[in-house]
Amino acid sequence: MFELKHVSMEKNGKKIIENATFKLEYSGLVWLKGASGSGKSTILRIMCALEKPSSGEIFYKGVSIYEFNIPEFRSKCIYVPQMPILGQMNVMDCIRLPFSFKSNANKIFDDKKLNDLLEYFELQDATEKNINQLSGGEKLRIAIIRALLLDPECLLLDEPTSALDAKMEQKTLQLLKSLSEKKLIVSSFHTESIKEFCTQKIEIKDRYAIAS
Ligand SMILES: Nc1ncnc2c1ncn2[C@@H]1O[C@H](COP(=O)(O)OP(=O)(O)OP(=O)(O)O)[C@@H](O)[C@H]1O
Repeated sequence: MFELKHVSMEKNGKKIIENATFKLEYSGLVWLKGASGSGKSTILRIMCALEKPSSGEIFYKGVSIYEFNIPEFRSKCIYVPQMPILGQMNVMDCIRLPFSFKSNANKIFDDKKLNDLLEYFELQDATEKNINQLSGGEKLRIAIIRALLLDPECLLLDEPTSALDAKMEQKTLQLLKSLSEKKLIVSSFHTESIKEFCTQKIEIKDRYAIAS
């Protein structure tokens, strides 16, 4: 589904990623591994066209991602950052907001799926609240729920379990594993528990991405 060819990234004269070249299938849970500051978020942001690499090419289903209409591309391929900025609105309005975007016009809001996900992530009470009344971990889970409701072809997640307790971490890994049977999920994780769930690993070491 994704192919990165000779992707390099330099910021303010500092080389961050060098010559990243790898292919990802149409489904699976890909563990983007690397030490803090190794360039995991940079790779994810490049893959969803939030950042343009200094050189190299990125293909999605064989087409350069820069040939897509960007909002439409980001509707197929959703990125959830580590600390999502969700604004200062009611939680339900926040969850429904992207369904009003033109690029998501073909997406139907599934109330049953929302209730199931809220229950799974133990957030049933959150819908009455304002975003600014949620903890970091709760905000992250709301952002993940919102992305899952949009049912993208590909999900790019930046440390989705970083703010979660051990029980919720396991539940999240299990859910991602099961969803990855039908869609591609590329995600950075610090927890080693991901080993038993992931189908592929891309490790960033000394600026180089090694696929295994
Ligand atoms: N504007 C910038 N100028 C120079 N270096 C930058 C700039 N932005 C980011 N970097 C550097 O790029 C490197 C990669 O950052 P990135 O956020 O992608 O790493 P990460 O692996 O996601 O880290 P973490 O696990 O801590 O979130 C870091 O060393 C960071 O200091």
